[in-house]
Amino acid sequence: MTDVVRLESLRKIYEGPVTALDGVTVGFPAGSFTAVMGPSGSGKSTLLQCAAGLDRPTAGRVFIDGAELTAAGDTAMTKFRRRRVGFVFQDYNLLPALTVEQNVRLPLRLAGRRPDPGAISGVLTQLGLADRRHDRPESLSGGQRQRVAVARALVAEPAVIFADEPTGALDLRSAREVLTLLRSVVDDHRRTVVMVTHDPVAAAYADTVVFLADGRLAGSLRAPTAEAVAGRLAHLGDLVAGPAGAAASAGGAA
Ligand SMILES: Nc1ncnc2c1ncn2[C@@H]1O[C@H](COP(=O)(O)OP(=O)(O)OP(=O)(O)O)[C@@H](O)[C@H]1O
Repeated sequence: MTDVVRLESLRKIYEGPVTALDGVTVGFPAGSFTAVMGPSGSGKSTLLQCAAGLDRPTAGRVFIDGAELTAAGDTAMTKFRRRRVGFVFQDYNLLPALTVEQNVRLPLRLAGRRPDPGAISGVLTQLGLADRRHDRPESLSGGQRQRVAVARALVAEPAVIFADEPTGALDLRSAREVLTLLRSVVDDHRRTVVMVTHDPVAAAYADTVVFLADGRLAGSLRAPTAEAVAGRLAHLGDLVAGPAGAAASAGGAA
């Protein structure tokens, strides 16, 4: 299977210095749902930020849809991101002054694309938001706000959607709804989703879990169950010591 996102020998060193990513090589196959897990400080958010072009790695390369994101200058990187990448954040990142529909339309406007009203209506209807389209985010529940964020990520038809703790601020029921929605983004909309999460139950919605420890890959788990994920997390310290941490593919084929 083709990798939509490919990270090669990714390193990120922050001032301090702090080595947040220490040579990560991993691919995320087209049409897959991958969860990225690991202890606090293991580099999950850094990986997502570098993979998405929100931050630059210190060394290594990022490819999205076969194009090297890391080779682009800042302006080209922003353009690239707007065309090819969708985001869902823990705190929704919706603009409070805009309606639901205007929020969903925003990525297309920023990318200079003429929004297709039919496509926007279609996504809003599919996500159960049609009757809220003229409301502002403040009048919505957390689960509904996250659905708006997923609609916004989908509407530009990105190559990949990155989600950083998308259920972190939600109650159990809303979290389940949002995870089911991300699952259907992959199964029904044929998109690729990469999600950082702390929650083994959330990770069990993914096809594969990739584990990070101390900025290195510490193995992966296919067809994860919450119990298996929790078990692996508990033993991450042992796993990272071996050469297995050097490279992996979320699809199993490096
Ligand atoms: N802007 C920054 N400047 C300096 N150090 C940073 C910066 N951002 C992250 N770090 C450090 O890099 C390491 C990895 O951080 P990162 O946020 O990627 O981990 P994480 O696995 O997402 O953690 P958490 O689960 O707590 O969100 C940590 O040691 C963190 O303190």
